[in-house]
Amino acid sequence: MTGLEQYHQDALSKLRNKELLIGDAFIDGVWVSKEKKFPVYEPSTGTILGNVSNCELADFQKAIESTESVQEEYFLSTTGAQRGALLRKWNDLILANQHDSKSIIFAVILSLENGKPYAEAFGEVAYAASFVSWFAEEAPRAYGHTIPSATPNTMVSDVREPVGVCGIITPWNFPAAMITRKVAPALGAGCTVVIKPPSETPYSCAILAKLAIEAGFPPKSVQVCPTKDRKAATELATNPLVKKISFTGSTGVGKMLATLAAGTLKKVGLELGGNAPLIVFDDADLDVTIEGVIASKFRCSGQTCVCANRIYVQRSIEKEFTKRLVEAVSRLEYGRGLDCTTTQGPLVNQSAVDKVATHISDALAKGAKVEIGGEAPNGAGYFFPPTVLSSVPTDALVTIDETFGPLAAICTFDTEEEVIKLANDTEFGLAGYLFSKNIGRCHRVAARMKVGMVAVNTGKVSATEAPFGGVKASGYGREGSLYGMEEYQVIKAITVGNLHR
Ligand SMILES: NC(=O)c1ccc[n+]([C@@H]2O[C@H](COP(=O)([O-])OP(=O)(O)OC[C@H]3O[C@@H](n4cnc5c(N)ncnc54)[C@H](O)[C@@H]3O)[C@@H](O)[C@H]2O)c1
Ligand SMILES: O=CCCC(=O)O
Repeated sequence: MTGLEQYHQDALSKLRNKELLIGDAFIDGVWVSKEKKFPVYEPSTGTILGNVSNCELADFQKAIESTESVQEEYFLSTTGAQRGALLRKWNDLILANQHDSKSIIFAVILSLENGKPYAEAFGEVAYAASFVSWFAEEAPRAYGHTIPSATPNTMVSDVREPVGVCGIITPWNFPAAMITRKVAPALGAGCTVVIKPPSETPYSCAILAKLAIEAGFPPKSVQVCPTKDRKAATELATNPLVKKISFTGSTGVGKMLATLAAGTLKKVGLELGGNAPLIVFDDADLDVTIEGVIASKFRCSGQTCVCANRIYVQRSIEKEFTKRLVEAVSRLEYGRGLDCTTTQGPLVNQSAVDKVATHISDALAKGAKVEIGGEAPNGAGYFFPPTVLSSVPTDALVTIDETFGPLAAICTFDTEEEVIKLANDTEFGLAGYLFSKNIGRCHRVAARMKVGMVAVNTGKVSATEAPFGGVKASGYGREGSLYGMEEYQVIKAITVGNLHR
């Protein structure tokens, strides 16, 4: 057995509950093993982790019809409090399977299929559960209003109802949390769902579905259709029984799905690509800043839509900032997700590695300098070392296009006005970061950044309670937070007249 095979064996043997590595679809309340399967690769080794059922158009249609057949009954037969209690049970089951004293289950599978370091995978399972727990609390609080009527003897009120069947399409970078951030509010509101999980990381989705059914949700309320057949998946955007489509992924696919969804006027929620600016002013606390840059830039090896993509540093502190960032980056260790020293996992596939290399060579050709990292190693797995480039010109490809990899590109600026223009000079508007000790400047610049989320003096912008979403080509709709459930609801106004006759 080669070293890689041994590693693979050891990881799989850690899966005490092998039942959680499920390669089936979940349609019409039963697990279905399709004859046609697609391979799922482990990014740490490039080897096949397993083969998963490849759903076709008829499977999507069956899943949609099946979940539609139970949606109204599910909503009418439960109160918000009861749906909240089901979510609470689901949350508890997710956390119970995150880790136990003998072995580690959900987080190991997540790390294997995505490649992220075990600590990050463990954290993601908790992050995924936090949305379930949050919406367990929100479900009983779907308040409406009573509205003073302008007509005598009349009462007006509004109530919130579920939009209906929801199509859910998510990406591979957060195989669990992107699903619960959508499915928990949908189920809490009284909707039912058909999920098309990412084909790179379908196993976490299957675990979540299994645990949701174990928690007591009606078996047909959650359906899972893994597929490599993108055309079949677009059924979620065109089928008239689907009333809402919620998508997280690239801007191009999001636009295409929104266009298709317009045919049946579905509600649409889009969490799309980013190109986050991170601004460091000369009065910033550099310890806080470096910690923030590492957290923002290198989370999930740079593969999050909110990762800092362009780092703008005020000219007078560029040298000191670069020195300190290089020191911090030199302490990161890239390697296989389940190796205990790893802080940076592999990228998702070879084309992700190639994209980082392209951004580096473009920046170098335009005058940038490699401070650390810079070249992909040979060997198995899709690795790229954490890299810092300095003197990156503001027209380099990396400032225009989201790298989605571990490349910190440092550009310099002189004035506040100049950097606000640079930060906003992008079609995207998801997250933005700024570091400064001047409170007036923090508020002033935050107000002018054209993004959906601003982080000030921290690299952490994502939290269950904070509205997550973008503006411009980064999409629309908000997830998590007090707004997340209304994305899955419609408002019905009820007017009762002639009260005194
Ligand atoms: N805003 C956010 O919350 C957020 C979160 C994560 C990722 N992203 C963005 O996602 C991108 C990276 O993820 P990706 O490469 O998986 O994106 P992607 O758009 O290729 O894929 C996302 C999902 O859509 C599916 N898909 C792809 N083409 C489809 C089609 N024609 N019809 C139906 N489904 C289709 C994929 O299988 C996957 O499940 C980045 O741009 C990143 O910024 C955004
Ligand atoms: O990739 C983007 C979403 C991850 C997050 O919630 O921060």
